[in-house]
Amino acid sequence: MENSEIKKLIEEAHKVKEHSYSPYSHFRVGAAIKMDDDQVFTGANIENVSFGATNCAERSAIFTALSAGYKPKSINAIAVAGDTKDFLPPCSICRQVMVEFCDPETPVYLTREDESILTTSVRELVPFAFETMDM
Ligand SMILES: O=c1ccn([C@H]2C[C@H](O)[C@@H](CO)O2)c(=O)[nH]1
Ligand SMILES: [Zn+2]
Repeated sequence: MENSEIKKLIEEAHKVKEHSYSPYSHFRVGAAIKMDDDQVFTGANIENVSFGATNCAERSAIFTALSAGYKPKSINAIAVAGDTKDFLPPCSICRQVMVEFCDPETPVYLTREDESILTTSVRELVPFAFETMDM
């Protein structure tokens, strides 16, 4: 993806971060995903007093796109934004959800406070993934 496009996607991730519901951790995260028709979906982390019911930003964005009717494997890129000094990596639950709905080569853009970008991929985040074809 072009640099300006990546920056725009990251901007969207920062914007939706403002909608984070995180009264327990006070850790706000936003994610933005770009679909194969250039549509962008966003999601924030939504916590719960029953901590296990919390939904991360990445899953919020992916589930929003799927709920809007997008098919698996129609995600072209994922950007994650927080307020961290170092790059904010997706948790393992979100990584497994990415495996289900993204091609392994899908770029995942991680960001940090100084606005630098680390480009990784679903494959790199989940090597030797458990996939539907393994069942
Ligand atoms: O990549 C990440 C890491 C954490 N969180 C959320 C989950 C929880 O609400 C809070 C603290 O873990 O941050 C995300 O949304 N995405
Ligand atoms: Zn997660």
